[in-house]
Amino acid sequence: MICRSSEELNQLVLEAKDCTKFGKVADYIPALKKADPDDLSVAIYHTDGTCLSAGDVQLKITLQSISKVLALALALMDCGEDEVFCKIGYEPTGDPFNSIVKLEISKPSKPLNPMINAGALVVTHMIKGHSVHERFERLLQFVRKLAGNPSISHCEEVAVSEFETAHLNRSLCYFMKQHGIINEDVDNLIYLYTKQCAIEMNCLDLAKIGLVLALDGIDPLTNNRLIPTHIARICKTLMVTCGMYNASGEFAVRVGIPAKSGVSGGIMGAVPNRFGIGIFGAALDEKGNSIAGLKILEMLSKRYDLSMF
Ligand SMILES: NC(=O)CC[C@H](N)C(=O)O
Repeated sequence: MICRSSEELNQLVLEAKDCTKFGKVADYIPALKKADPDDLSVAIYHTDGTCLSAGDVQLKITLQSISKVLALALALMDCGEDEVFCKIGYEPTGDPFNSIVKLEISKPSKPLNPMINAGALVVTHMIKGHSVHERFERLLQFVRKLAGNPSISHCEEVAVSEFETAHLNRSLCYFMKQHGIINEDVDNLIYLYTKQCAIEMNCLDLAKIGLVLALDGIDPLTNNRLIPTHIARICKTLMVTCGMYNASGEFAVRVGIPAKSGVSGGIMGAVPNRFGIGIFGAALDEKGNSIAGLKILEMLSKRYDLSMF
C-alpha cells in the first residue's frame, strides 16, 4: 500500500521544498506573477475515497495546461476520435509548448499533438455548443463532475490577464485559420481557451480528477462512468508521451506515470488502477514544470515503485 500517512507526505513536501529556490514563477501571464514560489501542496486520492494531503491544500490555482487533458476528453466525447485526430497528430514535438516552428514545417500542416498550445487550441475549438458561453459551461460542468465538486469555477483575473497578452497563441490561431484547421473567430477562441486555462481548484480536486483517469474514466465514489474507457486511455497515453512538455521523455524515465503539468505550477498524476495525485508548486524549472512537484513525484515513484515501465 503506498503512502497511507500524512506524516510521510508532509516529510516529502519538506524535503522537496528545498529545491523551490532553483525555480521561477511563470511571468508571461502577468497575473501568475503574484504566486508565491515557496507554496507547495500535494494530495493523493485512493480508490476507496481516502485522501491524504500535505501543505496548504486550501490553496487554489488555475489549471493552465492541465486543462488540455480535460478539454481533450470532452472534445473526443463530442466529436469522436477520427474527427479530432484528423486535425491534430499524436506525436511529441521535443519543442517548448508554445512553439510555432513545427506547425509550419509539418505536412499536412496540423499541430503535432493536443498537449502543445497549437493542438490544445484546436481541441478547444472542437468543444461543442451554440455559443462560447455554452461551450465553456459544458467544459466547466464536466470538470466539476470529474472532481465531484460543483463549486469549481474559473479565475476571471487570470483569464483576462492571459486574454490581453496571448499574442503568441493568437498567432498560432491565425496560422491555423489560414490553413483551414480552425474556422472560428480567433478572439472568440482565445476567449474560450483563456477561460478554460483559468479554471481553478485545489490539489484535492486535482487528485480526484487524476484518480478518475487512473481508473479509466470511472468515479469510484459513485461508480459512475464519467469518461468512456478508450477516451480515458487516449488521454493517459498522450499524458505519458507529451504531458510534461519537452521533458516528457525524462519524466517517463524518472517517474513513469501519466501526468500533465501547467505553468501555474500544477501537476496532475494518474497512477493506473491505483490512485490520483494533485500537486501545486509555483516555482518552475526551465521547461515550465513545477520543480518541487517533479521532486515529490520522483521520490514517490522510487519509494513505491510506481513506474509503469
Ligand atoms: N504550459 C501551459 O500551462 C500553457 C497554458 C497557458 N494558458 C498558455 O497557453 O500559454
